[in-house]
Parts: sequence; structure tokens; C-alpha cells
Amino acid sequence: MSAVIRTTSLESGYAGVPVIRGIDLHVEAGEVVALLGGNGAGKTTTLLSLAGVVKPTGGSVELLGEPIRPGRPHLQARRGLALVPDDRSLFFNLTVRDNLKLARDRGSSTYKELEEQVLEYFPALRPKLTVKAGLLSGGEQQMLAVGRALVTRPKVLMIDELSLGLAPLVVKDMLPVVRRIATEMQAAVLLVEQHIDLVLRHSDRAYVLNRGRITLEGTAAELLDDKERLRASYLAMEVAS
Ligand SMILES: Nc1ncnc2c1ncn2[C@@H]1O[C@H](COP(=O)(O)OP(=O)(O)OP(=O)(O)O)[C@@H](O)[C@H]1O
Repeated sequence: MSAVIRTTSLESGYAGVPVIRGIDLHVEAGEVVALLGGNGAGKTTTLLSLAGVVKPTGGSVELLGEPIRPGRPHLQARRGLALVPDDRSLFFNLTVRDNLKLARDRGSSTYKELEEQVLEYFPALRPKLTVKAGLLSGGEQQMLAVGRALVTRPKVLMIDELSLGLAPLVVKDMLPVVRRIATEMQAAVLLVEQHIDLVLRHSDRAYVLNRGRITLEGTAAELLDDKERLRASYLAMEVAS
């Protein structure tokens, strides 16, 4: 099966300072892949490089077999790449419905169909459609942020820190929904997440980043079975620094 998104020797940084190096990763259609690592490991930088927001300084990113055009994130979005950033980027003064409408793909589907699909995944948003996004709970805001990505009918869905500011129970409820999205929409899902055990239980594979490099990769089952190795791949950063 060919990857929906693939990086080869990807390297990126800020103002000439390298942050990630030699990143080889890929995600297939229908797969959920976790990107793990401690603070400052380069997870967000990796997602931003995949989305074309941060311009790579080396290597390549291919979306559906075609290279992405760095610095042109709107082009990647049109080609089916959706990023839910860690700040969620909602319009707090607009209603839930207007947030969804603004994000939609203006292709073949009518807005109503797209909205129904989002509500199927996140029924808690149904009674909130006319409520301003700023008045939603943290969990509802995260559902809306993912919903905004869904109305673009993404081929690649990347979520940065799904759990940021959310109660573990909310995250526990959302991860199976993300799994369903991958399976049912055949989207390639890449998740940055701090709740390691939880995310691995809902992922197919994972990569661990340590100081900008992939230090461990494997199936979620392998990583869950070898917690010591997983822990070591995290701790190496703190021990070495
Ligand atoms: N806009 C920026 N300009 C300069 N340096 C940056 C910028 N964004 C991130 N960095 C640096 O790049 C490194 C990696 O940051 P990044 O946010 O990618 O890590 P992360 O793994 O997502 O961490 P966290 O879990 O803390 O968000 C850090 O040292 C960070 O300080």
C-alpha cells in the first residue's frame, strides 16, 4: 500500500537552527499513527513542516506521491491535508455552525451533508450549533476543531495535542472517534499526544521523537509491550541534556 503522506530525510528548523533531522515517516490511508516525544522534541515542527507552514531545510515531503510546496499551506489544504493546531484556531465570536461553514470544502457536497457527518462523529455539538465557539467547553472546542478539519474531507488529518487542556475522560472519548474517522473516511491520521498509553491503544503505529530525531518506531502493540524501551527513548533526552 502506498503512503498518503511520506517524509524522506526531512529536516526543518527556525532561523537557520535545525530542530528536526533525518525524519523518515509515513502514514497510510485508514491508519492512525502517533507521534510521541517529550517537550521540545520537535513534534509540532514536524507537523508544521508536513503542512507546508514551516519550510523544510532538507529532505522531502510527499502528499499522495507528489512533493508538497513549502510555504504554501493553503495549497496542501486544497490537496487534502488538514492540520488541527494545538491552539485549535477557532473563531470564538462565531457560532459552531459558522465555524464549520467557513472551513468547508466548496466541492460537490452541500454544507448540510458535511455538517451531518461532523454531528455523526460529535453528537455533543448538535445542541450547540448556534452557540458561539468561545462559549463551548474545552472538549467541545476540540470536537469543533476536528469537525472543521472534517468538513474539508481530509486525506491526511494531523492533530497536534488532542488532549491539551482536556480532562483525560474527554480524551478517552475522543480517541475512538478519531479511530473511526480514519477507518470510515480512509484518512491517514497523524496524532501528537501526551497520553502515551491511551493514544497507543487507539493507534496502529507510532514514532518517538527525541531531540529532533526518530529514536524509536514500531507498531502500537510492540511499543505497549516494551514499555522500558519506550521510556528509555523518552528519558534519553533528559539524561543527555
Ligand atoms: N517559531 C519558533 N522559532 C524558534 N524556535 C522554535 C519555534 N517553534 C519551536 N521552536 C523550538 O523548536 C524546538 C522544538 O519545538 P516543537 O514545538 O516542535 O516541539 P514539541 O515536541 O512540539 O514540543 P511541545 O510538546 O513542548 O510542544 C524547541 O526547542 C522550540 O523552542
